[in-house]
Amino acid sequence: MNETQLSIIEDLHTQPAVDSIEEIQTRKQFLKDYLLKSKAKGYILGISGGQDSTLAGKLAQLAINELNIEHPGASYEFHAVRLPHGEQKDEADARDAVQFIEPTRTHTVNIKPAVDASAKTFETVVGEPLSDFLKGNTKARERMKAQYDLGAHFGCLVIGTDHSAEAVTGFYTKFGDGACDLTPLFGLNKRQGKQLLKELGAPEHLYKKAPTADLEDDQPGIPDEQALGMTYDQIDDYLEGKKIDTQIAAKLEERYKITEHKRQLPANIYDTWWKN
Ligand SMILES: Nc1ncnc2c1ncn2[C@@H]1O[C@H](COP(=O)(O)OP(=O)(O)OC[C@H]2O[C@@H]([n+]3cccc(C(=O)O)c3)[C@H](O)[C@@H]2O)[C@@H](O)[C@H]1O
Ligand SMILES: Nc1ncnc2c1ncn2[C@@H]1O[C@H](COP(=O)(O)OP(=O)(O)OP(=O)(O)O)[C@@H](O)[C@H]1O
Ligand SMILES: [Mg+2]
Repeated sequence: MNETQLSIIEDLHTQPAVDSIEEIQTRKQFLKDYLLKSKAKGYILGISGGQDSTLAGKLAQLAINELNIEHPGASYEFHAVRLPHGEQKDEADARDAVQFIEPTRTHTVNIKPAVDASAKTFETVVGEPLSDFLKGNTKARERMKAQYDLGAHFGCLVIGTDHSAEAVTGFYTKFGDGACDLTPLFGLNKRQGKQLLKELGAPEHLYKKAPTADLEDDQPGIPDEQALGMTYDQIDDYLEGKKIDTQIAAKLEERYKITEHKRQLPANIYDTWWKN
């Protein structure tokens, strides 16, 4: 393993193998401890029907259930938010995920009117349409806004689904799905997330489906692996310290480097990370 791989693994806290029961316990405990310390009333998270939000949502609901048993009279809540952009192609998966999580409460917010309004304003101001790619990031930021509005109203903290196989590529929208109050999945890679979902008894189709950001109107449901030009198996292997194809490793390390600004707080005059 070269120095770069070693330092990325250290930064992202990935392990070559994890024990599912132990990981579930540790992450659930983190969610419980953090909530008690924060004095918030619960958690909120967008549930897409994909792997990451199914896992983070289930862990959050389990943490909430335990807190309510351990603190008689308390009524902590987990709010699941369905956030379709108009009609969601994998709507059935989103419903299955909510059913599996059994959230305290569920809300549905169609983000399309707000996204359309932003795109229209952009076009009026700039005189050119917002590109489909940038509109995709607007969708992610609109989802973030909806979660923060609901979260603040109900006194709940916003959960993020960032994990190490996503953090390493910076494949998320800055201040969109990247914006949150805590990240209970951090340290896991994609296959370890699947491992935990299996242990939790999630429906197989929710963690065996191809991961997708599903942000672009022109390419609905485009698999992350296609957009990234590398597979999650390759990313996971790299994060587990294994040797992967040299060109893919170089591409991954380049992505890591250019997306460092997403993993840091905004730079100030005392910071030096941006000079590397
Ligand atoms: N060096 C630097 N220092 C500080 N800030 C820097 C910067 N370079 C760019 N920036 C800022 O970052 C912005 C670009 O970052 P960002 O807005 O995130 O945009 P960007 O990284 O270009 O796009 C987001 C990517 O993440 C993917 N995504 C998004 C959401 C969810 C998922 C998923 O898997 O579910 C995937 C999406 O498909 C797309 O490929 C720039 O416009 C600029 O403001
Ligand atoms: N249609 C949606 N409805 C609700 N939340 C969404 C939607 N799309 C994205 N999100 C939120 O944005 C987060 C980032 O999306 P991402 O695609 O990385 O995760 P995922 O859909 O849960 O899992 P996967 O990687 O398997 O697609 C999700 O975890 C979820 O919280
Ligand atoms: Mg997804």
